Amino acid sequence: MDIIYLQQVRASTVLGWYDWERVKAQVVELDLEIGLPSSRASVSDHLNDTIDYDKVVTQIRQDLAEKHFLLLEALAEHIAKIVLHDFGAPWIKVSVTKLGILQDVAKVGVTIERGRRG
Ligand SMILES: Nc1nc2c(c(=O)[nH]1)N=C([C@H](O)[C@@H](O)CO)CN2
Repeated sequence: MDIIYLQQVRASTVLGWYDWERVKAQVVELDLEIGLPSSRASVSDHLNDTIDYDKVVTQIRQDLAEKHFLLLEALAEHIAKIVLHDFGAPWIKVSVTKLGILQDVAKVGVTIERGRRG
């Protein structure tokens, strides 16, 4: 399976289990591995034959700006659904990272995989 990867994508969303966290949006970091439905683009050299990663990032950023989540797990699930359903990816691995939320911990996050890796 061919894979598109996106690393350290910054996006803003309202996120957190505690009320004080949800007062305003916070920046999260996203790492995505997106399975492609086919390897056609590597032969055709045409953007229509693959998933446009530019559009993926734009849609995720727009979507997260309008939503709120309690847990990183729910945020990761939401991102996976967007990419699987709206972009037709057969498989995705999503990591969502909070930056500097815990004392003396630089990053904390979750990784999920959804769909079937061919
Ligand atoms: N497994 C998780 N544990 C925790 C989460 C989470 O999203 N997933 N979130 C929190 C709080 O929101 C934390 O970021 C601030 O105390 C705690 N544990």
